[in-house]
Amino acid sequence: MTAPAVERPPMTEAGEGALAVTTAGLTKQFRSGQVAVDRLDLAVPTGSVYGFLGPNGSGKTTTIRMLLGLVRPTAGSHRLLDGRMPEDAAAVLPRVGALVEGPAFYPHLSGLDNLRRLDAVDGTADPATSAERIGAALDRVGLTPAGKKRYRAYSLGMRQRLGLAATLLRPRELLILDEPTNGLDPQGTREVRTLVADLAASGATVLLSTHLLAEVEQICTHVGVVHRGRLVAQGPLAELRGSTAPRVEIETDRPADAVATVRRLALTDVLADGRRVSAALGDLPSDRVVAALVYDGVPVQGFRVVVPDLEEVFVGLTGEGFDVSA
Ligand SMILES: Nc1ncnc2c1ncn2[C@@H]1O[C@H](COP(=O)(O)OP(=O)(O)OP(=O)(O)O)[C@@H](O)[C@H]1O
Repeated sequence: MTAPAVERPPMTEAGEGALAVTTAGLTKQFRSGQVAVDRLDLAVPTGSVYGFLGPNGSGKTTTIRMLLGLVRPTAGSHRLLDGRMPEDAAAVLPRVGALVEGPAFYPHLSGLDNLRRLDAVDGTADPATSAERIGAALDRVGLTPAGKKRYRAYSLGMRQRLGLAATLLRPRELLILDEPTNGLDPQGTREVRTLVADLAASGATVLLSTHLLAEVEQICTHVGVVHRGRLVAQGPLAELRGSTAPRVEIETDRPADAVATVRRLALTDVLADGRRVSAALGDLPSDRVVAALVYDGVPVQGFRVVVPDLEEVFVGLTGEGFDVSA
């Protein structure tokens, strides 16, 4: 997939701490009474690739549809780029590319002709530059060789890439993508992930929803974890990884004495459960803990150092497993 330099759109809000998307108390209660999105406070930093991660049914699509003004929130407010929504939608939305349940493409038309049609009906697009922009968008997603093929002959990955090409008919500062790799085979998934990384590298902020932790780990700089409509964690991925600090687990028939020893060593987050005592190791080498237990005469039947992975952290936050397939 080629990624020619694309004119970088001017950033209207730049610098440290700038946010491309913010929501405050964003809520959607459907007529059925179901609260699909519950007082969501998102903060998507400008320039980030933000993974909006949650199991199926957790409210991701509803949130994205509210962000784009396709669903009316029950409560709360949100901003895209430098504008308030929906008040500033006319000024802001042309700078936002969105992929939500795929645009309606005509199966009997080629990819190229589908893009021509979409560009022609966009009243804000300049017809004089149409051919050039369509060519660049197709090239950007690696579909130039298949541009003249009919849409119905496209693989799922090609269809998704054409959807992305449609969002790239003009420079975008922000891309909002709902499960962009859903239903794709491994090759299509790789293609779309590479493209997302390319787009981010050229300066766009990307907000993408996914139920795949591996996707977040591969391409995102930030993550927001949503569970039953509520945001349970948000921040730079590196920071969340920081919460995967190693712990010691000690098995002993004198747990109270083991607790006293690890406290003496100033270990934190000490937990005792029956014969099992665990604590965050911090920077202390684990052999110091072993030596201290021996010194204190604590009988040790089992000792191990455990490093939880990101999935365990998220399962701890949501009480639910994530689909970890890549
Ligand atoms: N129009 C609607 N009317 C009533 N309930 C709805 C409507 N749309 C979505 N819901 C419900 O709201 C909840 C959140 O759905 P949503 O599609 O936003 O979740 P999601 O995280 O995107 O899940 P998925 O990945 O499966 O699409 C679900 O329980 C869903 O059944």
